[in-house]
Amino acid sequence: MSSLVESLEHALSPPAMNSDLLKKFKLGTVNQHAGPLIIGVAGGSASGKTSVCKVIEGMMNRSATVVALDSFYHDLTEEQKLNPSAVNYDHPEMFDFDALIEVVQGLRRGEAVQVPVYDYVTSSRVEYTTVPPADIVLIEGIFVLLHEELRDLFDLKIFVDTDSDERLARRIERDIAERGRTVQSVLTQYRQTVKPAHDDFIQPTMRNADVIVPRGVDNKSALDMIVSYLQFVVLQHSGMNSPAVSHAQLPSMNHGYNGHL
Ligand SMILES: Nc1ncnc2c1ncn2[C@@H]1O[C@H](COP(=O)(O)OP(=O)(O)O)[C@@H](O)[C@H]1O
Ligand SMILES: Nc1ccn([C@@H]2O[C@H](COP(=O)(O)O)[C@@H](O)[C@H]2O)c(=O)n1
Repeated sequence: MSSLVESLEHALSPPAMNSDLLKKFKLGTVNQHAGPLIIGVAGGSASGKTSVCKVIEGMMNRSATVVALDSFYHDLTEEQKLNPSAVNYDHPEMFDFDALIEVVQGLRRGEAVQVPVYDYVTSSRVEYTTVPPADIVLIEGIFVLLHEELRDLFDLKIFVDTDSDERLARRIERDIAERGRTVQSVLTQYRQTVKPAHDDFIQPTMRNADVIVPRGVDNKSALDMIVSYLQFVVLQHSGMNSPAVSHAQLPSMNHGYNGHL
């Protein structure tokens, strides 16, 4: 135990892991409630939140599931429907946080939940899907560390920190390939709403994070440490080990992830 704490303390340079989390980790009090571990993953648009969640999901030796804040966009008003490309999708009021909180609480009780499926091309909810309960629940989205009631449900808060020029480049490629946009529409939206929202709302939530992951999935060491940490907390939580579990009992750091999605 102490060797893991020491290696985390030394390996994660400040402010990568905050001292509150390290304290809870040492005391074995990270997850005090029954049910799965709930993890919030925030970061700017196209920072790599979804990719980080998928890698963590794939590396865990427990069941894991990912729920996106984007699934909880409110329906557009009749007026907004007349010109969907002019809508500001980067404002917290665009999301139904109450519905997301209900879903998180359901998963925390170990229940299957109904989650909307969002279509970025039509900017609308197209259907619902059933998400089964899991040991690890990852909630990802640009504002998941902004909303206090939601944030308080998280056992671990992660912020994916990727340079804005890289995020813009990825967003151009992704939104043209997957979201029915043009270069011009992506650039206009970025200047008018995406960048201001990032500066005003998203970047400041980095201070609410327990762990900051620079460069997303390219940061293999950070993902290895997070997964080892989660395996440890799940073991502790499931009563398979006392808080004094030794480093030797920890799952291996080699989870077969080779740095590629
Ligand atoms: N490390 C990376 N290097 C290159 N492309 C990446 C990397 N991480 C994510 N991407 C790509 O960038 C886009 C946005 O990534 P995604 O994980 O969906 O970000 P977010 O969920 O933060 O919007 C996707 O097309 C994804 O394949
Ligand atoms: N109809 C919509 C809905 C959302 N967006 C943009 O998506 C971004 C959030 O998703 P990420 O995967 O990038 O985190 C957000 O910045 C919105 O601008 C959109 O363009 N159209």
